[in-house]
Amino acid sequence: MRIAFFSAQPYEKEPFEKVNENYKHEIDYHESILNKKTAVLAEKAPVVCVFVNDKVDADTLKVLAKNGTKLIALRCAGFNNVDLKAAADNGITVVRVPAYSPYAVAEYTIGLLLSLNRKIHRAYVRVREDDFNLNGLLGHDLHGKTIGLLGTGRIGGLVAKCLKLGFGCEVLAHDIKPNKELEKFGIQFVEQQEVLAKADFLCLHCPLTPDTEHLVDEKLLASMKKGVKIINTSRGGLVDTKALVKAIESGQVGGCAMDVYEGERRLFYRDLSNEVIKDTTFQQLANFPNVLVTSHQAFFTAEALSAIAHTTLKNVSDFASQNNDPSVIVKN
Ligand SMILES: NC(=O)c1ccc[n+]([C@@H]2O[C@H](COP(=O)([O-])OP(=O)(O)OC[C@H]3O[C@@H](n4cnc5c(N)ncnc54)[C@H](O)[C@@H]3O)[C@@H](O)[C@H]2O)c1
Repeated sequence: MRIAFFSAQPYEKEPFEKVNENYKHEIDYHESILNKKTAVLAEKAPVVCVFVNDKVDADTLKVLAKNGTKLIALRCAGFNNVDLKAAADNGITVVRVPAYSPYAVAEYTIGLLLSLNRKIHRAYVRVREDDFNLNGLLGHDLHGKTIGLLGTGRIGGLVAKCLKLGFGCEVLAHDIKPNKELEKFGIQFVEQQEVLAKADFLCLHCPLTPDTEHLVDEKLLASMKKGVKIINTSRGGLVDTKALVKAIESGQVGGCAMDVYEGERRLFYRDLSNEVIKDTTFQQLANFPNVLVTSHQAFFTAEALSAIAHTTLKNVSDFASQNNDPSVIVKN
């Protein structure tokens, strides 16, 4: 099938072309992000392939439907950027890659947590500048600390086991559908309030939905232990960034590591190093010494890219033969 592939990055072409040798789809790679203005690029493509920051809202879907698009193939797990009702109203099916490598994201989460705690990112910069002093780099043992997790699905479950079994942390988790298997490893499921009250570090692993948007707001932050550190590798919209900035200024939050940001669509995956970034909330956040921000890269391993290409192209072929596995179809 003909696929209009939006937000294409150079590192995606190779794995997709390799896997496509088996599927023989016709892929048109477009660097542009998908939105209502760029949707015309998909003209006559029955399939539109999108990533996390493409804007698949009602206006975009209307243009796509008019041009003959029948399938939105997300090459990611999250689908918060797609208006599912508008897709259904326009007769467009939506499929995704529910799991490609939870290890990629879980391992990256641990990396961010370790770096934030021991300030490895700051030490790296200092040594490059021949500054070998340790003032300001003091960390804490993770052993015995309490880690709070919101969401214990594929990724959160791996993070929980790693921190409990590998580092000897106390892990307190909350999930609307607790994964009781994790209790075998000593991970305790408690109410969200208890997680918040006791956590030294809070890791976010629940999806972004209307229920979880700005879950981490001023009130939630105020209910946490003073000096708590927050790690978010899920979706930026889970956190009210303005409230987080205030909480860092006041010392209520002792630092954060963010792989995602609610306004990332305007920033991430582009080289803006010669531009003045006009998002002052982001600038404020990223410039605090106790904050580490990366550009939505937790998924970014060779294994994950290959798995994403396999599932995405299989989803397209299965759609052509009306044979999609129900687990990949996203419904309202
Ligand atoms: N940074 C990245 O590169 C990257 C890559 C992949 C996935 N992600 C994000 O990670 C998230 C988690 O992925 P996953 O594969 O573990 O998903 P998953 O569906 O396996 O697990 C999500 C868990 O969150 C729980 N949950 C839902 N609402 C909740 C709430 N209000 N409070 C507590 N728990 C709640 C669900 O019951 C489920 O157990 C995805 O939604 C996606 O947004 C980020």
